[in-house]
Amino acid sequence: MSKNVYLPYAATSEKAHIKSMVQYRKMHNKSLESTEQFWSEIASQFHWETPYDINNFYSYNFDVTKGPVQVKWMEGATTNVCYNLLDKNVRNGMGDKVAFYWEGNDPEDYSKITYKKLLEEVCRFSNVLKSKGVVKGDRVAIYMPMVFEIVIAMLSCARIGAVHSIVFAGFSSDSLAERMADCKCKVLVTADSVYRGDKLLNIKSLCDIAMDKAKNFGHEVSTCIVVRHLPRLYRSMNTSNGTNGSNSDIIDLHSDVPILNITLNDNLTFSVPWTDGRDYWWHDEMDDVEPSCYPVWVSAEDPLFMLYTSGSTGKPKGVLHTTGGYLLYAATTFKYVFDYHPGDIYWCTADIGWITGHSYVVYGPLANGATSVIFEGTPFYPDNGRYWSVIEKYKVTQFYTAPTAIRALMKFGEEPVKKHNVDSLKVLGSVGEPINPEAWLWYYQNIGKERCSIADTFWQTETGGHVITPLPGCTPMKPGSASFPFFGVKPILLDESGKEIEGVGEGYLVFNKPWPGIMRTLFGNHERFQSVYFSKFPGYYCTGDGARRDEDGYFWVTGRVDDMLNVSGHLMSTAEVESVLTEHPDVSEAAVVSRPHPIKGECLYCFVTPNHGVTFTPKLSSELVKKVRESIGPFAMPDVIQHAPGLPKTRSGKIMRRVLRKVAVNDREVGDISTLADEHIVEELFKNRPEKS
Ligand SMILES: CC(=O)SCCNC(=O)CCNC(=O)[C@H](O)C(C)(C)COP(=O)(O)OP(=O)(O)OC[C@H]1O[C@@H](n2cnc3c(N)ncnc32)[C@H](O)[C@@H]1OP(=O)(O)O
Repeated sequence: MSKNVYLPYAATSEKAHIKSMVQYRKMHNKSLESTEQFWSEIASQFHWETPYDINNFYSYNFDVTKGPVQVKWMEGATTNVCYNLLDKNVRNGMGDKVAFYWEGNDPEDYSKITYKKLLEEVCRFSNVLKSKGVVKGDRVAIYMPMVFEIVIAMLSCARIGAVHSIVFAGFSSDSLAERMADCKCKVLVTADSVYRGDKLLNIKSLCDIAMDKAKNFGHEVSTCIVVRHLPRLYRSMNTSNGTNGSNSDIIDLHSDVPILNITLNDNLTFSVPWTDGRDYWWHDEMDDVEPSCYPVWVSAEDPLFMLYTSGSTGKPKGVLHTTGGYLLYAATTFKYVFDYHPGDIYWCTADIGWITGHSYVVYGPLANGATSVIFEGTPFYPDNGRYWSVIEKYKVTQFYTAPTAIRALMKFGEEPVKKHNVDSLKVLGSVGEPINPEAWLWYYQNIGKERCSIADTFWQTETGGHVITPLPGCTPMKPGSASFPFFGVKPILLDESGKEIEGVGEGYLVFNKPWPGIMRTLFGNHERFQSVYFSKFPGYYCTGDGARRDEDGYFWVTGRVDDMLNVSGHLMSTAEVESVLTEHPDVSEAAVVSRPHPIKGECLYCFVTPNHGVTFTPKLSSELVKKVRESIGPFAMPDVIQHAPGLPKTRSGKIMRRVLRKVAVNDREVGDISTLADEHIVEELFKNRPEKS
């Protein structure tokens, strides 16, 4: 074994589910060689209304040349995910156990909900959805902050067989509109507004704009259910900040939009745009319905949810996950990757709007009867020690966050950490991008006190759950390596010609066999599903990421091999940003590349060619930044807009992006540029670099 290896803490290993690499290898081999047996033993721990057939446990085709790509697990069996997460745990005596602690943006706001109460609320909301005409297979869009109601809405969909489509509340109204129109949701569930740090985000206003825009795309949302969140917050009741539109992210509404004023306290009101006959308050609807709702038994291969992810050609892709396989995979990865034991308090900081939040805030933890923390705020409010204070407050044992958050917190040194007792921690997780060794070490030493295992998890919206990850108490860790495959997963590296690379080497990261939680299709577009993921190398699912295998067999994910980039753990495509930039009437062409960023990991560096006769001005630059924020979302804000009198194109018209990446980092070693139509443009671009960038 090479140097720089960190062995798991002995006391953790002793109690871990997987105590050694020998045990891991044995189980991993079984998962690949006796797949049916391995997963059916896990499936038997869940309720199946119609049992699965062990002789027809799973089937698949990954080879486009042999017919349509398909993946099926336990086809013919029926179950209900919500029943397995809630009713089953309540029946097993866990009714009074806390399912979630809720920690608001303001430390004065906190709450908790038991399994029994969660079940009751889910049943009520299932009845509300039914009363609005939602039936099995219908899509329900959810655009919400991190509050209990987002979980309740998701599980209510699962209970009645509806398909939830959550849109991260950091996305713009354009993005929400596009996603709602694509999935043709019947209902949108949202909240009036939410504080993020100091800032008040007027979510309902944004939803109104999005519903209007969706109409332009040909889809009308018939019902919008709104959680009244603001009036229950400490901050709203005790300060004047953010109300009546002051200091808030208020969206300009047309003057004819009806407004509802909510009284917060004696002096303050908050305005919410309201359309009678379409908009309903959550609490009003919940008052009128029964607290019980019989679950709809659905097929193991019926859809559970869809979740949009960026596509490298611009239009987002509605990744579809189904019922049975996803349940098994979310439950099993959660148990082993976080080494979850009863009594633990688990906290994943990711927003539920991302796949991490689906699998590891909601489905995985509840399937294991776990107690978790849901956090509404940011790591920096009211101070930079907020994460550590939450860990101390709830005595968190497993903490799962993103490298970008770690890097942002490293900036403040150890002092904010030292003010809190984080000794309850046993396992640390990392998600969103490969963690850089410097951040890994800081996390390991200052947060984990050299006692905690770090699970540096590699996976994607498409994979449904972790696919390559260390296991706590088991895997000797190498900072920056996701290490070894999870059970049921066999990573393969391919060279450009599609040949499998054995032993040490680097190539395309692909898989030739499904695990239960892999996506099944792209909503409404199986053709695109096949062409995006299965056409480059027939017979393999192509992740779009590259990876290296070292001499000890560890996998190191090296990043995207396509035109995608990862900004603060949010995946986006250069094409979607370029298409927004070129929509500006003064822009003729745009090319976007990623540039390394010390905190965000990567940031957007945009080259823009104005139309003939248009001068590139700071005003144009700020208009473009604003346009990207408004079209995609604030997290996609470009760091640099550079004037490009021309773009470096080959004679066939292809933009040489590697040259642009060099310009972005001011590295003059541009390599061979002899195939460019006009080599002089490269020098022009270096000259035009904005001074401070
Ligand atoms: C496989 C997967 O699922 S990947 C999922 C894993 N990825 C993650 O968990 C993401 C990790 N990143 C983060 O949590 C954040 O970037 C943090 C906490 C580290 C930093 O947060 P911020 O300081 O707000 O910076 P960030 O770059 O994310 O946000 C930029 C803008 O988006 C807005 N934004 C971010 N999150 C949200 C949200 N949940 N709701 C509304 N707006 C949001 C911010 O308010 C900010 O707006 P501003 O420019 O007007 O101030």
